[in-house]
Amino acid sequence: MTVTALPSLDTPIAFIGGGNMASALIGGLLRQGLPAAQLEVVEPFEPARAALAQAFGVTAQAAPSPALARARLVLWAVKPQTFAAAAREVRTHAAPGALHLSVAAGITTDSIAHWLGSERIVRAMPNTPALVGRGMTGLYARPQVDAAARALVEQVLEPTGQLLWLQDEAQLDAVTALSGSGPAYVFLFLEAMARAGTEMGLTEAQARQLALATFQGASELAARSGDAPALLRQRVTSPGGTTHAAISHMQQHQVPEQFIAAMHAAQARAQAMAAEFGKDHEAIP
Ligand SMILES: NC(=O)C1=CN([C@@H]2O[C@H](COP(=O)(O)OP(=O)(O)OC[C@H]3O[C@@H](n4cnc5c(N)ncnc54)[C@H](O)[C@@H]3O)[C@@H](O)[C@H]2O)C=CC1
Ligand SMILES: O=C(O)[C@@H]1CCC=N1
Repeated sequence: MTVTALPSLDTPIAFIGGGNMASALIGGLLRQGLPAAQLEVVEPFEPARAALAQAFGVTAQAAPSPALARARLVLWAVKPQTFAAAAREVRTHAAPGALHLSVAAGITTDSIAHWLGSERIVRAMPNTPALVGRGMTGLYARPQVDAAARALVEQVLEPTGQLLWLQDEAQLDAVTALSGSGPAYVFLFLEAMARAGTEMGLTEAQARQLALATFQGASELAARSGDAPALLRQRVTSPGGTTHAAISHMQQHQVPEQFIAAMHAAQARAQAMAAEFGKDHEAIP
């Protein structure tokens, strides 16, 4: 969906977990003009707290404190396997009317509602290009989340890139497999292309530049052109030429089929994590 320009953000926000994804989101918020003093970050791992202080001048706390109660939005950026324990620590400190926004893969809003005793929950699946404002985030809101709360979520996530609201929570597992994990697939291709380049006589710097520029250029062409990727691919592929040799090799070795199977494995893992780390596995007594 298209997000319209919003006024500058001045809302107390708490982050539970201050690792990779929290850093990507905090960077976006500060760029948008949120004063660092409006952020509360709970992060038990000292090196992660030091990294936040160094990167953003943000002072994180080792454990939740009563200061969390001033947050209108509590953003959950812990690993799926630590969500239940973190919820147990945090829930007595958060304001009863706070909006909860989770980015944890595979943790359902049913589990979060059970652990927190709140229905004001939005689940998001961002990706790491959020760090440079080019992220892609899928979003799902519990029915009890009103339009004002959704607007707050959009305001917080808009500086990180594009947003897509979903009506069906189960689709978030597909989003996880596609755009959530997707940057890792692109990096794997970049590694392979650059390695092949050096094997064929280029320097590492040359191969890296060529691979990166090719990804950026091809992505931009696909985004701007109205043509389907299959047609764009055909235009590169001269009969009997070099691209034909490469694509034929990939097809003979079922690279497209294997790639699709790999994404199904990612979706299946997200679904399995819901059972493995969700409320039926670990309930708050
Ligand atoms: N890294 C990625 O590309 C993406 C990650 N996610 C999700 O974001 C979440 C966080 O992932 P990352 O940032 O990559 O992991 P991370 O390991 O970098 O960050 C998690 C942080 O939570 C902290 N933590 C552990 N227990 C805690 C507690 N009780 N209270 C507060 N903080 C606690 C850890 O010390 C750690 O720094 C995960 O649930 C993941 O599924 C979602 C989309 C993309
Ligand atoms: O690998 C993971 O589980 C997380 C979710 C999407 C990207 N990283």
